Amino acid sequence: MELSSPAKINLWLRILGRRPDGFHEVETRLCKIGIADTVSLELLGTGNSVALTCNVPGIPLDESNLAIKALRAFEQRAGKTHSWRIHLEKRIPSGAGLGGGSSNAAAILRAANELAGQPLELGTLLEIAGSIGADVPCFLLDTPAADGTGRGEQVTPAEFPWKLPLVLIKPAFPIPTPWAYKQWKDSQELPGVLYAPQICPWGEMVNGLERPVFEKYRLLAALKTWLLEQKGVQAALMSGSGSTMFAITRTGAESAALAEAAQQWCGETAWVRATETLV
Ligand SMILES: C[C@](O)(CO)[C@H](O)COP(=O)(O)OP(=O)(O)OC[C@H]1O[C@@H](n2ccc(N)nc2=O)[C@H](O)[C@@H]1O
Ligand SMILES: Nc1ncnc2c1ncn2[C@@H]1O[C@H](COP(=O)(O)OP(=O)(O)OP(=O)(O)O)[C@@H](O)[C@H]1O
Repeated sequence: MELSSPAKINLWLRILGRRPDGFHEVETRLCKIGIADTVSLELLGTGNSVALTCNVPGIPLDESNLAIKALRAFEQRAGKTHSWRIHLEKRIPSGAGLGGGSSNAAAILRAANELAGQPLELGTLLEIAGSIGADVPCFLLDTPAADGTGRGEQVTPAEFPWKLPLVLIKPAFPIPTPWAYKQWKDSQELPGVLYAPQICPWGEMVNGLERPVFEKYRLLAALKTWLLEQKGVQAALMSGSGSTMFAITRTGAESAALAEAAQQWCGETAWVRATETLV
């Protein structure tokens, strides 16, 4: 079975405070976008082996891969083990704040449940997804956008009729999510950088993790400032814990032109794509 595994951006990520369990209480809107991996899952038969292949280097192929974690968690709940083959055709960069690994995990949960004859209902799949990571459950909903609370794993479908032209820019460095959250409490805003919510027809765009991340990665702060000065840009924000910055333009032509200018500004080592939110 082959499934598309889309990336996400966070149109807002408000951090409300640290919880006793060490996670942070958040309010976030996650929107799927037109950049996706392809996840293939094949049921091989009896046994409990998982053969994982991937088209790009640098992605773990052992039990730490979120796709394998999802398969193990599914089988534990469904009460049966099999041998499987997984292939990940990656297009979503890692450490990007785009939820690539989380999206792959959700695709595996969907496919495994299908191939095993749908032993688990959506509520149970959502529970398993939440135990794998805060970003996993949103990809199990069929809506293009979802609102997350709690750790971000309590998701509800969100009305999102906008097909927004986007430019994604990921500099060559990744940012580990745990580090970004750990730095949040004691971090300070940089002078002259916009952190305040950007009021848009689709909501107030803001990301509480910009404060810790920009303190260390000044390039991202400069990139946000530069994006906000470009023609046609309606808003610019970091996605998730970064390192991807995204800008929303008014038209597809503006996002294509901005992608070219951004590649020039950041240099060849940056990953730059023009795409749009899914409707
Ligand atoms: C930054 C976002 O990606 C925005 O969508 C999410 O909040 C994080 O989602 P994720 O990458 O799936 O994160 P998880 O794998 O659940 O957690 C990774 C680590 O980030 C920190 N973490 C994550 C979510 C949260 N609400 N508070 C946290 O403090 C914890 O140290 C956790 O161990
Ligand atoms: N299937 C996978 N695809 C990509 N990375 C994976 C996968 N499984 C495990 N990983 C590891 O998990 C790390 C985080 O995964 P990924 O980068 O896809 O999440 P992310 O883009 O940081 O998402 P977010 O920051 O929004 O939570 C990667 O750096 C990689 O080492």
